[in-house]
Order: sequence, then C-alpha cells, then structure tokens
Amino acid sequence: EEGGEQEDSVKQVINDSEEAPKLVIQGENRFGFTEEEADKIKATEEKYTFETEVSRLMKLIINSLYKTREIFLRELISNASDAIDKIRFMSLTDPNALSAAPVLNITIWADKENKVLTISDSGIGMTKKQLKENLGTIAKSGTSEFLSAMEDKKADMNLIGQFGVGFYSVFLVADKVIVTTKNNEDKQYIWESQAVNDYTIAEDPRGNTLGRGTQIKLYLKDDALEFLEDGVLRSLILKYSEFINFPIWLWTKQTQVVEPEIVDVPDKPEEEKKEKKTETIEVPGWELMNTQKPIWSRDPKNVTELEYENFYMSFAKDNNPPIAWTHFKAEGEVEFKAIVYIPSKAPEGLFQKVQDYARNVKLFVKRVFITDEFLDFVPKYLGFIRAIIDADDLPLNVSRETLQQHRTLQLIRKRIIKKCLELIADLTKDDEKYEKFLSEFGTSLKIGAIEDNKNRKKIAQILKFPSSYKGANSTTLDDYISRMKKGQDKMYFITGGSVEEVQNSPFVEGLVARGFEVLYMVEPIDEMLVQHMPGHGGKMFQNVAKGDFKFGDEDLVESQKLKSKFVKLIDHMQATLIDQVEKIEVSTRLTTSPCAVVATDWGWTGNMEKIMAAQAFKQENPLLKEFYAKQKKILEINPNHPLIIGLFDKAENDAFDANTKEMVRVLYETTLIRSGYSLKDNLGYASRVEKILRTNLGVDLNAKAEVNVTPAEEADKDEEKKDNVETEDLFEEQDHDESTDPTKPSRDEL
Ligand SMILES: Nc1ncnc2c1ncn2[C@@H]1O[C@H](COP(=O)(O)OP(=O)(O)OP(=O)(O)O)[C@@H](O)[C@H]1O
Repeated sequence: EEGGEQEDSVKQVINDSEEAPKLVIQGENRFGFTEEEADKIKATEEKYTFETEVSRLMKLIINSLYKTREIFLRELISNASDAIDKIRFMSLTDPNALSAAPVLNITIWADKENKVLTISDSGIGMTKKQLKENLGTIAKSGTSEFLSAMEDKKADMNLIGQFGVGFYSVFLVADKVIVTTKNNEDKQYIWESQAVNDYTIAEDPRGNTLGRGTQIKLYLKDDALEFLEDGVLRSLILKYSEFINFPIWLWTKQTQVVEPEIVDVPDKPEEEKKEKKTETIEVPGWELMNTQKPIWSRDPKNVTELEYENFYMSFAKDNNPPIAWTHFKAEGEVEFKAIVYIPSKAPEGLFQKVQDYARNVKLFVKRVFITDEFLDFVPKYLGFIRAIIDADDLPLNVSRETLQQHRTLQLIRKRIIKKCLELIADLTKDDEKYEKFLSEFGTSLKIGAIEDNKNRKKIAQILKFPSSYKGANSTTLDDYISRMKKGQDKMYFITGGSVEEVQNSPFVEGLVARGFEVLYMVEPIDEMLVQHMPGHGGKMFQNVAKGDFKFGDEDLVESQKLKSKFVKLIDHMQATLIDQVEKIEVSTRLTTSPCAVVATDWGWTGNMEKIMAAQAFKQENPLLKEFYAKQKKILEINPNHPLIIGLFDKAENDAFDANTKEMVRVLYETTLIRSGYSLKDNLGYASRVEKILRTNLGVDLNAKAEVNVTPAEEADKDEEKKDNVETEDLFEEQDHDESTDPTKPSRDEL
C-alpha cells in the first residue's frame, strides 16, 4: 500500500538513530485508506450541513486573496496545544486520562508525494458530538461582527483566531481536510470536508489508531504547495512554536556524518589512512522544533524585549506589540511568577460583555495550564490587561468554579491589581506613551476611580484631563493643584462634549480672564467621576457651570447696585421666559458673552442632560427624567455686553414690545446651545430666527415661496394587477426550481 513503506521507515529511524528522541509517534502516518476502508467509510458516513455562518466564513476564506495564508499553521498549533492542555489538566484528577497515549506532543509531517500536510496531537481529542459542535457550528458570539467586517474588507484574516473560528483558516491552503480524532469517551471518528456547504462524519473503520488525540490532514491546493517545503515549514513552525509548552516535532531529513570505515592495514602510511573522507548522508527523522521553557519561568534579565513582545503577540493573539509589561516573582504570603501586559490598543467591545469569561488571565500551576475561564479575575476596569500567572501552591483537585474563591487565588488577585496600577503609574513617566495609553484606556481608569474605593486615591493620581492651561494636552490633578492661584481652594472644571466646545463656553471666560485654570472634563464618564470622587489632594472639585459659583473677588455692594439698575429689564425678561427660567441674575463671571444658562445646584448641566438622554436612563425612570428635564434654569446676563445694554434701553424706554420679546427668546435659546444644552423646541426656534432674518431683510413676514409641483399620477388598477401576477409567477418558478435542483437554497433559507 502507498505510504506504508514510509511509515516503516519513520519508525525505523526513530528506533535506530542514537540521536533520535524517545518519541512515540501518535497516530498513523499512512496516506489515505485501503479500498476496503474507504468503502466502509462511504457506506457509513453521515452528511451534515454547515451552520450558515460557517458557510459564510468558508466562502470568505476560499475566495480570499489573503497574502499571509501561513496563519493556518499558527491556528492549528494553537488548537493542538489547547487540546493537550485540556487532557493534562484532566490527568491531574484522573490518573487514567493519559494512559491511551502517555506522551504529550505535536507532530508535523509533510508528504510531498501526496501533497498532504499532517498535524497531529495527543491532546484530548473530540467525541462525535464535539466534532459536530466544534467543526460545524460557531459557538462564540462576536463572529457575526467579524464576518461583516471581513465582508466589508474592514477586518483582516489575521484576526481569525480571536473570534474562535481559527480552525477554518485551513481552507486558505487546503481544498480538502480530513480530521481523525479520538477522545477517551468515544470511538475514533473521521470528519471530512471539501469546503462546500456540508461535511461528513464516519466512524473510523481502522478502529483506534491514535490512542488519543487529533490528526488533521490538509490536502493542499496546488498554489499552496510551498507549505510542504522543508525550509518554509521549518521557519513557520519556529515562528509559531516558540511559546508552545509541548514538544513540536517536524519530520525532516537530517544530515548525518558517516565516518569512513578505517581498515587498519599495518603497512600503509598514516597520511593515506586519513585521506579517506567522511561522508554525509540524509536520514529522515523527527526533529524537535521548540525548547518549551516558558518565558515567565526564566530570569527577566535574560529575556529580551523582543521575546516579551513576541510572547505577548502569540498568546494574546494580538498583531500589535504591547505598550508595557511587568515580569515579576511574588514571594511571601503567596508565591507565583507572572507577566502582566498592557496592550497598545483597546480590544474590541472592551466594555461590552461579549463572552462569559474575559479570558485575559491564564493561570498555570507549576507550568501546567489550569484555566483562563475566570469571572472578572481583575476588576472590569482593568479588563484590558493580559496576564500569565504561574502559581506554586494551589490545590489542583478543586473545580475551576471554586478555584476562583480560593484564598491563595484571592491573594494573587490582589497582588496582580497592585502590579497593574504600578505598571500604569510607571507609564506616566513617558508622556508620549502615557497619552497613547490614556487615549485607549483613559475611560477604564475613570471607571476604576468610580468603582474601586480602595484604589481610588492611587488612580486619582494618574488621571489626566485637558485644561485651559494645557489646551488639548492634559494635566494630572496634582499638577493642576500646584498651579492653583492664591486663595483658590477648589479645582475648577467644566463638562462638555469636546475641548473646542468647552473652551468657548461662557463659563470659562471669566475664570481664564482672571488667570485661573479650568479642567476640561469632556468625556461622558466625567460627570459620574466627579460625583464619586468629589475631590483630590485635599481640594474639592467645583463645576463652574453651576449656579452657586463665585470667584471670591465679587463686590457685593457693586452687584447689588447692578441688580437694582437692571431690575426693569430683568422683570421684562423674566415675564417673557416664565416657563423656562427660574431666575435671572446679573452676572459677574461673564466677560465676552451676552448671557449664560447655568444649572441650579441640584439640576443637570447641559452635558449631563445630553448624556442622560442618550443612556439607558430613559427606560429606568421616566418620571425622574421628566423631573430633571423640567428643572428651570438660571439665566445670567452680562451687564457690559452691547446686546444686553440694547435690551436694557428698550426696557427703560418702555419699548419692550412683542418684537423685543421674540428677540429675548432667541437670545435665550442661542444661549442654551452655547451652554451645552439641547433645545426642547427646535422648530419654534427656527421660525423665530427666520422672522428676525425677514425683518432684517425687510421681507414680508407672511410672504410664501412660489413653487410649481406636478401631482403624482393615480395608479392604473389594471396595470397593477398584471404586475402582481408576474411577481407571483416568479415565485412559482422558484418553487419549481427548488424541487428540481437540490443545490439551490430553499426559500426559507434565503
Ligand atoms: N486539535 C484539536 N483537538 C481537540 N479539539 C480541537 C482541536 N482543534 C479544534 N478543536 C475544537 O474545535 C473548536 C474550534 O476551534 P477553532 O480553532 O475554530 O476555535 P477555538 O480554538 O475555539 O478558538 P480560538 O482560536 O479563539 O482558541 C475548539 O474550541 C476545540 O474545541
């Protein structure tokens, strides 16, 4: 039988060569099946259709012109390693788990003659049920988004592993794939697919040849034969196996030096004996491709930056190197080694719960992978970190569920959180890096300051905000405090939608004119932050858009005088804005703006109103929302502004007519917009502005635009009927098609 010879030679080399590792080859390495076996498979195989999403994915993969198709190997090696991790974990509590195939390894064999690449592992294998679930459906959520992004060419095939569909990348290079698998709980099965809509599963007529594990045979496409070349394969495996904790063996031809037989003829001179040259011959055999010494167990002094980066990119399945990391050994109460990484980019959907487990922390115990299924190992706000923890003293016989509650793990958790915050604090020393970090994870830190009472102080020290002093760059609160003016006892801030918006806010101008610095809180979360963190470093925050705000340099007598001077105007304005405005005050804080709308102490600022309108709040308590929305506001007028002086004159001269009232309304509404609020009556505002425009242009207030429009024609009833009949025919035709052509999708599927 074809290939049988090769199988023999495989074994021989391993047994005979002194150099050969002690290795039991998992599974059979024959090519194909005997005719009898093939017939048996044909007769017993069951056909299944791929889930729609799998077919969609497959279509994308098959038609992909993706250049780096090599990633299929990364995915297969990673799956093999996961499968071995699983059986090794089981063996901790079940001594018989490994007996069917005690040696844990991954083997890769390129068969040039038959154009087949085989990857085998002695991992956990799959039962028939798991085969169907794992290689026929897509379990993980988020895949749909990946598919849409791929279809719109917005995503990269490289990301495939992050979406739990890495296996299907085999179809980048193969047009037929056969998976043979044996799990301890079931028989050996064969899964086969030619990347169309269906796949088959059959019991293996050869029985259990694997012992335990999975063998994947890729029948390579003609344009993918390079992956059988020794050089190509070798460099790829080296690239992807560096951080795999199990031996990966590649079937290669090794060069061996053969010493010439020296026949000791006594009368020949020594030189002649030496002339006989040594020969080199090529011997096929298994070659170990990785060293499997986990990077975290090495001395940090001997690990290069590049190694740390590559390790991160490999285990986190991230294309970008991390922005920072810390590698440490904890001693004392609890002993463990860990590497904590901060990615350079926030993962997709950081604040949404896409999966049950974040899978961002991998726990090993004495180098044995235990789990990455933790429910919030670190608090959610630190959910972006990636960590590897290898503990020495954790009980291995507890279930994964109770493990998380274990005291030792709780201690580890505390240490990891502390280390994370130290790592971030360390980042602050490098301005450029820290700004980059904040643009990705600044919101996370603020959530931390809100939620993590214990660490709030620490987090507050590393928060940064743009300010009137720093412009769009940002300042820490401590730096802000160091620049506070004499007698200033509060940290001034304003909230809003963007730096540009708040920079021009009427509330900021008076402060900036006096030389005070104002913090710009332009993220929606900031409103919540100041509620939970009322101050820092002994200084309270002060919202400059709130009604009670005072500079401290106000002249009470002067302001009383102004109030009496403007009383008539205030009365007129108050009467005009009776429904919207609680009171009107003569402002001391305005310099360049005519007026400003401020929130009462308990009312919402414009920014808060917008946030609440956009959030789930509307479902929670509509009554409360209405209450806040109806809160009347305070209108401050600038006594020095020409517009206000103009209105003042109208009031004093008893000329506060309907037209003036209309202008007051428009002025108020424009001020609402400038102060960050949204209008309740957009149409009313628009028509008031139009009226002012008309008046200024001297156009008749009631003149209408003249346009000629042709009314649409009435539909012809008879024609319509005919059209419908035609459409029905079309459906009938399709029905007919379906019944004759089984490859076409049914209407339901469509
Ligand atoms: N060599 C294997 N041995 C045992 N099970 C496997 C093997 N390869 C794949 N599987 C099973 O098939 C499932 C799907 O594999 P796939 O690579 O598509 O996604 P994944 O490995 O779950 O996701 P990710 O790539 O994010 O780890 C795996 O979760 C695993 O249960």
